[in-house]
Amino acid sequence: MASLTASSCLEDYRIHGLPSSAFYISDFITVSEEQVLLDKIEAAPKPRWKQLSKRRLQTWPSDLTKNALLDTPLPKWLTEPVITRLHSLRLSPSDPKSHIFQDSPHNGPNHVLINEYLPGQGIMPHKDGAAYHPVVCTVSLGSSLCLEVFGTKEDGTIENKPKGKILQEPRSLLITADELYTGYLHGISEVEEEVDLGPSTLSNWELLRNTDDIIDGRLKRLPRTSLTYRDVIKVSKLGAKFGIFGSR
Ligand SMILES: O=C(O)CCC(=O)C(=O)O
Ligand SMILES: [Fe+2]
Repeated sequence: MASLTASSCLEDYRIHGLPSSAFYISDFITVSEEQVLLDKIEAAPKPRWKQLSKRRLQTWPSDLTKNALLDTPLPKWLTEPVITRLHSLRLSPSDPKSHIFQDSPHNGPNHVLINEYLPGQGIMPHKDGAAYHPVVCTVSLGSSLCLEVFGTKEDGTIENKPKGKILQEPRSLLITADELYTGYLHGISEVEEEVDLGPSTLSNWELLRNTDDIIDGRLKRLPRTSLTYRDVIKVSKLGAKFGIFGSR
């Protein structure tokens, strides 16, 4: 059981066998909600896209400046239904008010990165850093791909072999938090096809919606878009601090 029900709590979706904490919900949004999000992303004005060599991205409501966010609300299409649903997802079965952002400075995400990966594109292993509260909620659209988690060696370099591999299906939610956020790196390899997928290699195998399309451990990639929701710790009111109205 990996879809969302009224009585479910986050603990039902924990990915075991990874450093704490990771949760995976395969059916977090519906097919029509996925389509609305894809349409909104597509309809964004061209300059919204930043083209990188290995992917393109949109940043909402805006880029960070010196690790701070200008105090601007997210558009409604990014808050509904995702943030409302994140807030309704209880952390503990006994506390109906508990939720994954309960200890974050703004009690919810205020920033969304939208990344689009074509087959063969990815993102190098990295940490998301100290600008954000250590909770990331990733909603996936379009197609499946794997996020790999890496530890570091004694000398500070990245381990060659991933600690774990999470397959993110379209319409799924992946939450990474705590030590997994602060102490480990994550990345997406630049491949056209996922290989070696199975119960022993995928940390979230038991939580997947559908494994029928995985043939001989292989799954071809199609274009995949992700929305990563985070709470930027430092928020600045518009004004002199950034000199956007000219220096005085
Ligand atoms: O697309 C993803 O699932 C991961 C994106 C990511 O790691 C990031 O934007 O920092
Ligand atoms: Fe990241």
